[in-house]
Amino acid sequence: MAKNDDLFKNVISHAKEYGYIFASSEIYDGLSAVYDYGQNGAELKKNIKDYWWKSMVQMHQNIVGIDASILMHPTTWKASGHVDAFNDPLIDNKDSKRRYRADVLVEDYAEKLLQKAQKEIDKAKKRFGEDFDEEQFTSTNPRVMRYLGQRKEILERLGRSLTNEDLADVKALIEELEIADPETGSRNWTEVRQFNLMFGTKLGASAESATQLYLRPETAQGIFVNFLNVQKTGRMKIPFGIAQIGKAFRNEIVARQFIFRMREFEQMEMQFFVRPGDELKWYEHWKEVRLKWHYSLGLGQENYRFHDHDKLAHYANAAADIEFDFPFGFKELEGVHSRTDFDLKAHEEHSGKKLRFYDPELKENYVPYVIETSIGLDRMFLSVLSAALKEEELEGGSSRTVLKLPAVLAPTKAAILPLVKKDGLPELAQEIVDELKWDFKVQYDEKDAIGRRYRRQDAAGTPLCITVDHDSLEDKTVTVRFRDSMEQKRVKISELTAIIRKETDFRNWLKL
Ligand SMILES: Nc1ncnc2c1ncn2[C@@H]1O[C@H](COP(=O)(O)OP(=O)(O)OP(=O)(O)O)[C@@H](O)[C@H]1O
Repeated sequence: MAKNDDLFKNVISHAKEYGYIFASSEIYDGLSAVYDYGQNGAELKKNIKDYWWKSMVQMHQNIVGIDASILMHPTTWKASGHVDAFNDPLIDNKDSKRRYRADVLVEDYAEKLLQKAQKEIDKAKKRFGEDFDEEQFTSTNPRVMRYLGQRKEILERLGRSLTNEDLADVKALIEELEIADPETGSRNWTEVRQFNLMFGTKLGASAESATQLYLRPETAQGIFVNFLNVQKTGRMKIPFGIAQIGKAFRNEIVARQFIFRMREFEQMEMQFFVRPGDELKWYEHWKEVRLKWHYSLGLGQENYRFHDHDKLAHYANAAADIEFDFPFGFKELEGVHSRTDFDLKAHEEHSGKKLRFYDPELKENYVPYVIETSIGLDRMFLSVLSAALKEEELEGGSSRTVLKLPAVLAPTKAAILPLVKKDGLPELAQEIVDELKWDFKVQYDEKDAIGRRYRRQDAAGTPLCITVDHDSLEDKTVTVRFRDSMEQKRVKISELTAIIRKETDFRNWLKL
């Protein structure tokens, strides 16, 4: 880790304090890399799911959604390659007894070289000011060239060793680069070996007759095995997509980054079926659409970047990650993959069933090619939470903690606050709640002074506070306070629905 340890710690403790995320089975000291979502977390998660589902399914006539089961016929995972190849290379440190992903140790080393190069570039930028030509500097400065060249060489060699399953060479690379245990500095490593990430379980009553099953490690295969069911019953014509949100399970080797890497997590995936030969055009299309989707939430475009893969998975002919600037640096948030016809072909072979599409324009049967967009719901949650959490200095020397969640995702859209707990104000506030609750998740709060209630709602991420005072009884107006600007406005009670809708409606957020 490094970049911003304090921010990360704050995110984790804030998530707990405000009912977003708890360690799973915490009273028994938790379960490593498994988490529960609390009362606000469950709402935020549901809203992220809705935002994705509406953007992908509701807004596209040619994309439909399904909900496949977690347990699948075991041959699915043979066909997909997961039984044979869903492995991570692991390495143990003999002194510290800590376990690491060998490829990640090497990648982290390479990342440091990139940071060193960037530092040189930044220094020169400062020195030369406006005249600075970054491209020219990068391609001529000996130090920068050395760092970048070494990085490239290392990553290429790692890619080759992993593709050839040459684990001895991965170990050799770790030794040559003198990579030490990041926690303890020890270089006393075991050999590198493969570890399958799927969780196994059994179907059936008796041990002898039981069938070995797996908890699905990705939701994608539930879509592929249903390709024909959906295509035929939905009379879908290529190009079309099938979307799904659901749990996936991976027995991750290193799982120390809160909800970034979990053993039980959720994915939001869409598989888009296209004509063979058209796949790279659609790949570019979906890269762009998905990046725009992230931008639409207004968390800062500088927080996102593409990372094109040089090292491709066995099923892909192009792949890119959308990376997000997490508190521990830029990391994968979403993958966009051109999966070719690998999956459907493999399922044809293993099931003996044809998974083809008759294209009436081409008058031809073919196995479609597939573009996948795959995002981790929990990672998305972490990106939103970490970009939204702010500590703000206020006039007069005080400060506030505010969770600037995009209003469309906020768990509670408005808090209704009677100024005092008497004179009929609570009753009027409750009337307002009873009207608004048909359309929005709202919360009634009468405890503590009004300033403290505002702070509490700021920290919980509620975009609007509605205060009911004595004038409200007379003229049916209330004060609306906006979380981000702290601006206050007097409005009619009858206008509240329209005001909340303007701030929080999907229509006002998604930009296509
Ligand atoms: N263990 C996990 N915990 C939470 N989210 C995950 C996990 N593994 C994958 N995801 C999410 O699912 C998405 C698609 O899965 P994919 O198989 O492409 O990930 P991956 O490339 O294996 O991820 P990583 O390289 O970080 O392990 C990822 O972009 C990520 O957001």
